[in-house]
Amino acid sequence: MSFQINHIAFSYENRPVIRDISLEIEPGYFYGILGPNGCGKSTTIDLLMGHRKPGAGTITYKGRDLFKYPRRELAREMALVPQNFYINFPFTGREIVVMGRYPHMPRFSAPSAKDLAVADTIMERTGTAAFKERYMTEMSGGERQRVVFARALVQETPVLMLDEATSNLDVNHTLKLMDIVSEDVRNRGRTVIAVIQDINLAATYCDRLILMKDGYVAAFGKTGDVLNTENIRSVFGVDSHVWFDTWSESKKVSFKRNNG
Ligand SMILES: Nc1ncnc2c1ncn2[C@@H]1O[C@H](COP(=O)(O)OP(=O)(O)OP(=O)(O)O)[C@@H](O)[C@H]1O
Repeated sequence: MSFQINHIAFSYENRPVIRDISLEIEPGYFYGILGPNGCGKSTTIDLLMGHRKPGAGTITYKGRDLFKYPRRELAREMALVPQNFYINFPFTGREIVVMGRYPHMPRFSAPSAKDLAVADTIMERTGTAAFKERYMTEMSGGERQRVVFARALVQETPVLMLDEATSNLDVNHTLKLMDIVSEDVRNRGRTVIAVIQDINLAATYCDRLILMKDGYVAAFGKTGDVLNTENIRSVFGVDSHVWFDTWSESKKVSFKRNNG
């Protein structure tokens, strides 16, 4: 088991945001978290990353209390592509990507030849090599997001968490990065937990879906089982048509305008 989440709850000051969530996350699957704005998706990711501590309940990772892991050890286990990444210091793309190797480097030492080689390989693989010498402050939003994605990949962690990590990307770059990630799930047993707003993108890549609403898990299971008109209506409050598309070999969801 990767994560065992047992009746967790979390509040920002007095406002409950995560009410009661229990889940088991198995290694080697691509999990998608879907749900309306403000339902607690990013907070759940923060809790799983150990960035915030639940007010009630427990989270264990690989059988051990998540909060007993030293930070550096945890950084070798899980990487995050955050929803927002602000930086005003003029680091180059390569410097940012190499930062992903810090958890593997002895303290206060420079990156080794291996660290630089891993960074360069992943920059090639993710199509970000063109940004090696470019300052982050001089990149477009999508270019920055791709570099931050590459930084998380060079961390070479068993678990990768994506918080709307392709929200600024065009369809080509979205598919390229999602293909890389899902290849790692298939071939290297990586576990991916991704907050995704685009239901069809989630349907294309995720093995399992966690549908959240108001701080609860409304539905959890195999994508093919969870993705249906009833669940989409109950979580998002909209009508949809859901079918299996043989071309993409995945379920698809379509919506129609309500004022026509
Ligand atoms: N640092 C914070 N302090 C106080 N309240 C917060 C904080 N971060 C988030 N919240 C609130 O907690 C709730 C859940 O936020 P969260 O970011 O987890 O939602 P989300 O499902 O990821 O939303 P979105 O789809 O809009 O990104 C929201 O109502 C939000 O306003």
